[in-house]
Amino acid sequence: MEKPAIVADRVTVAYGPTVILDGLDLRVPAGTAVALIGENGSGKSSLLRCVAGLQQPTAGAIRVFAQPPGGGVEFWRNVATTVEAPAWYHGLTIREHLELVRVANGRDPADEYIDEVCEALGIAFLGGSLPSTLSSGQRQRFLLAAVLVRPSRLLLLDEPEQRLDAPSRTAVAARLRDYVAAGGTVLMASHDTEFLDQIGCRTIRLSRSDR
Ligand SMILES: Nc1ncnc2c1ncn2[C@@H]1O[C@H](COP(=O)(O)OP(=O)(O)OP(=O)(O)O)[C@@H](O)[C@H]1O
Repeated sequence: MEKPAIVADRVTVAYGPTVILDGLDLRVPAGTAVALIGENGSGKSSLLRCVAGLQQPTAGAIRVFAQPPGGGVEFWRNVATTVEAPAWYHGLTIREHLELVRVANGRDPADEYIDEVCEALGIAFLGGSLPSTLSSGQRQRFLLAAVLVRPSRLLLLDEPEQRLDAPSRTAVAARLRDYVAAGGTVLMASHDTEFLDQIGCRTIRLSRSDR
């Protein structure tokens, strides 16, 4: 059987007296894509934040590649996420940001991988632009490119389809499908079933335990 990339055991998330997730169990096998779906406020982002180690569950345990999440550099060597959007360096172009990510992860920025990702996401023409000048959909594609040019084994994505037009959604779905086909694991939150069908995701529906 596939080794699990993510294991959540009886995870509870509460904000004050309000219980959002109540004893949730989750297994995400390595090399698969799983989408958290459900109404606004059902706890998708909260669960993603817990899996990323950016928030502690109120109760229960989470393991990512058999380790507690968020625990340091080693964790982030394997995991790339859009759960918390990074701030950009104002003076650097799109291309320079992506090169920075590539270099920081020990890769050659001239190895054409950046070009390939930018072509696939339709942002190659924006290489010389500054992040502050992008439209919201372009910024979303840039954010996804910054995640994809990082070598990783697990992507944690919060509504990656948000603000994308139909061709861009299809391009992002194809890229995520390729990522999984190459052995990567994806856990995401989404409201777009067509997008999830394009990726071939298993879906898990969350519903607020206080409703
Ligand atoms: N830091 C916080 N403090 C208090 N309540 C919070 C906090 N973060 C989230 N919540 C509440 O927890 C509930 C779940 O929020 P969450 O963002 O996890 O839901 P979601 O399923 O991702 O929603 P959406 O589909 O709108 O993105 C919401 O009612 C939200 O208001």
